[in-house]
Amino acid sequence: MSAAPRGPAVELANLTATHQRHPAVHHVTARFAPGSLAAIVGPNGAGKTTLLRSIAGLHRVDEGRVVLSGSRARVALLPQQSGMDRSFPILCLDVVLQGLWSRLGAFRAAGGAERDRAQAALEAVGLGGFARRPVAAMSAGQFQRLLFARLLVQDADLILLDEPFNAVDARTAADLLAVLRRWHGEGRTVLAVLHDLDLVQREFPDCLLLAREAIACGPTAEVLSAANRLRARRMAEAWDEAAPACAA
Ligand SMILES: Nc1ncnc2c1ncn2[C@@H]1O[C@H](COP(=O)(O)OP(=O)(O)OP(=O)(O)O)[C@@H](O)[C@H]1O
Repeated sequence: MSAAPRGPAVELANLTATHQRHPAVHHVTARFAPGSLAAIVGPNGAGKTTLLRSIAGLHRVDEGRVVLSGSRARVALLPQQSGMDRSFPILCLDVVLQGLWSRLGAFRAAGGAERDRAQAALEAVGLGGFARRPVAAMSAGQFQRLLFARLLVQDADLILLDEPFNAVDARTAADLLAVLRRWHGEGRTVLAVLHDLDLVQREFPDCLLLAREAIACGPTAEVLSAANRLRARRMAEAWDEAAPACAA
């Protein structure tokens, strides 16, 4: 990393988050240093999305805390594509402009400067000619590029990505990975939920292995040891949907 970190440290202190009182994330304690490029990995149902949404402040924390050093840190979240409605009649440029909403406020329309910025973000992700195109006419990979353009204009210090390379081809994945590397080079803190462990080992210096509880957090090579992976798998296999609600 070249720049001094501008992203916050992210501390998870004994964090528990539930769905209908069943713990999806259970007493997790972990820390990501300022400017980290870190992956959050674990089996299906391990609590990764719930954890990411808790860090973003979008899912209620039942116990423990999420602490971001630098209380004014701007946070941006790339949600999982599968959870998004793409049939809404909206143009690509307007989706990118949504990223400026917190600066514009609810009642101020985007001006020329904001539109130029949104257009530049579209160009940065290879969608320069798409500004007036309806979102419904985009492929999954193009839509993911569009969501990255919206993240770009948000200019966040902490960037949270939920399966950013899902359903995209190798070229799109490589282009979007280059954006992540750029954010990391700018000293932002980047946390990404991922399933591709080869990619994680190649590109992400730090890692949290989750199986509802934190199995390990730290340098990727250590976290993804065979013993830790086996433990995560066993804990996932032992998952009991009928287990009693968390008393925490
Ligand atoms: N809206 C919901 N209502 C009830 N339970 C939920 C809800 N969302 C998730 N869960 C449960 O919480 C647990 C963790 O889910 P979560 O989506 O956080 O896991 P994940 O690690 O992101 O999974 P995946 O890798 O499959 O995307 C799972 O057991 C899931 O069934």
